[in-house]
Amino acid sequence: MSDLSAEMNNLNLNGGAPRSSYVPPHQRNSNRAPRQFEQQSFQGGYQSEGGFNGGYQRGGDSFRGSRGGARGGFGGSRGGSRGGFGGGRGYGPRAGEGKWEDGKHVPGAASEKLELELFGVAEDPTFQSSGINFDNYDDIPVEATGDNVPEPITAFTSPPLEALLVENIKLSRFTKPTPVQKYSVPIVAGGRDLMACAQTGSGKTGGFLFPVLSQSYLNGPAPATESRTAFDKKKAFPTALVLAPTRELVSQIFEEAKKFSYRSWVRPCVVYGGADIGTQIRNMDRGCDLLVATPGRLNDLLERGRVSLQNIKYLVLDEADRMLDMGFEPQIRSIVQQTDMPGVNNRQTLMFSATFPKDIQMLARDFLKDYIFLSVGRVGSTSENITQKVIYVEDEDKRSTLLDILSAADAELTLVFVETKRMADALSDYLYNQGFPATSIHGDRTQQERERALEQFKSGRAPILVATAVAARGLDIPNVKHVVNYDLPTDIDDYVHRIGRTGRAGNVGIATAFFNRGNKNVVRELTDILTEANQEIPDFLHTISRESSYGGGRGGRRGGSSSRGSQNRDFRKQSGGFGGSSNGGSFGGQSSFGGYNGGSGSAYNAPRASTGSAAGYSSYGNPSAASNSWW
Ligand SMILES: Nc1ncnc2c1ncn2[C@@H]1O[C@H](COP(=O)(O)OP(=O)(O)OP(=O)(O)O)[C@@H](O)[C@H]1O
Repeated sequence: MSDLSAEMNNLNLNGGAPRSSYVPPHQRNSNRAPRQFEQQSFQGGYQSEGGFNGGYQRGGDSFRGSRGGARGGFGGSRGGSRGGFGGGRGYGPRAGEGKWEDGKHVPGAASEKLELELFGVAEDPTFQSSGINFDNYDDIPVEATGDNVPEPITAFTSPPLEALLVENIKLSRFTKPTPVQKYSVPIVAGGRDLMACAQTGSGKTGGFLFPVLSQSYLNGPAPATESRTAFDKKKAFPTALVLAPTRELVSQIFEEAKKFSYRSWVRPCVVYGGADIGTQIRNMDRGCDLLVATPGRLNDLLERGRVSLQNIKYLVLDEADRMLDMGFEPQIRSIVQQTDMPGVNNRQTLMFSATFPKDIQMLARDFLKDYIFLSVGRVGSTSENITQKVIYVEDEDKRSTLLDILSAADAELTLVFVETKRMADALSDYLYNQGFPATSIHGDRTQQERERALEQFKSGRAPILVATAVAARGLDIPNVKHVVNYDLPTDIDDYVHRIGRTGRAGNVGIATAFFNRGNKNVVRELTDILTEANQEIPDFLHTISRESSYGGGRGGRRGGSSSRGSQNRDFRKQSGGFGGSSNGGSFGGQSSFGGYNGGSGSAYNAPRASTGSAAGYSSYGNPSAASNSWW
């Protein structure tokens, strides 16, 4: 197995000035036979059985075992203080489910089958395992500002975490908390609100799930209000609500929530647009304590009277800035400010992202109270686990250069980002015709096609995925070794999220960006990012950056590097401020980007037999977000 980094260096892609008549090595050695692979699986027209909901239904079936009884009726005995209406109508507890009874958490019995399904086995490559640089997260400086910041936890122990949660964390093979998790647990336990920024792949999902679930297990659901009507029996009354921008992301959070709520009284549910709402409602009818939702679909369910937010104790906004970018602000404001959700003083609100532009900080003013602002590393910075390379490539040379890169690599998972749906199709067709097993994901593909594409990619049957921004945020796909920004985005935050699909959970990865003068608008911010992450900065970036400072050329949302610098602070500090605390050691300790240890053997071999249903990814986006229709 080759070291991709070394192979890339051998390509000498940055050797000197931009060339217009570039003849790539793979064409110079033209005797090379095209790579062989079975075509059937990779291209076009995937027809998976069952689709996305089917996937969850199948997964869910095993929860619906035959333990019978206790949870029947309106609320039944499972409800405890919840009592009365809402959740769990007519269904008994299922395997792996617990209950809240007489003011106590009663975990359900363990199920070997479920544990295998949820947590896999240690060596399973479809589960993300922490990498060699996991311990380096401890070296990242953490800044926590706000009044009375509590001390972080140092280990997953009970107390302070609830015992069942600690067991589930162990089953997930998480040995110690990441920085964001260390802080979020006591912050939420102390009843505080939180705005948290931490690098991609550093465990933000656990950062909100762990404290919310732990507190829920300790304190139970909100007491049912007396005033419920018969009509309310049709409604779900979740205790926790997680809003996230994309279907893929809510699905992924739901999968994580299923793991950590195993055997507990908390039943997670997921709702998102583009899938059958009837199925989602029926699923919620079986119990819905932690609801993970895209804003558009949740609004729909609220309007239909199928969800009440009056019991919400915890509101989480994940990838909050992206939700605003996608035009979700009216829906989010409607959900938070115009429904029966408790007001800001009667719930806890948590916001998470790897980037936090100013507009989202302003939203925080309306949604959060006396919150703690937590930044792990510099806000918007990239992980040092990602080796970033920027190479100068004219548009007409991009294809050849990409072929070089792919030729140099073994069958490692490579994610190639382009700006438009049309380009995603054109490039994946091109790669396919050149003998590379590529597929694509973008907003014009059907839900089944997108689901299938992700499944093919994750399983390694199509190890090259050409993607638009649909795949930029939050997706946690194990073993993505290389992210290529074939087209650089115009917003540098998007670059940060895109490359964050590799180098996750302490694993290492490579990100290569194709840069030319058409990308002048991000040159300064890109240079800042490379500098912050101790990456090599090619000379042409300096040159073009200098040119840009004469002739303008600044762009991107932040309008250049100066505003980038200002966003790593809690904006409240600028207008007065408070003490806060600062912890952490030296940033930029040693990062070793070890060799890649992926599978052996030749690249792009024939696909293996299908492994069945997809992991549960689906289509993307908010139909109302017309501004992003090129995705
Ligand atoms: N304490 C931990 N120990 C080991 N692995 C962990 C731990 N916490 C999270 N992980 C794993 O790290 C990976 C990345 O976590 P997660 O998806 O929550 O990152 P993130 O910070 O939300 O990233 P992004 O900004 O891209 O959304 C996941 O596969 C997760 O299972």
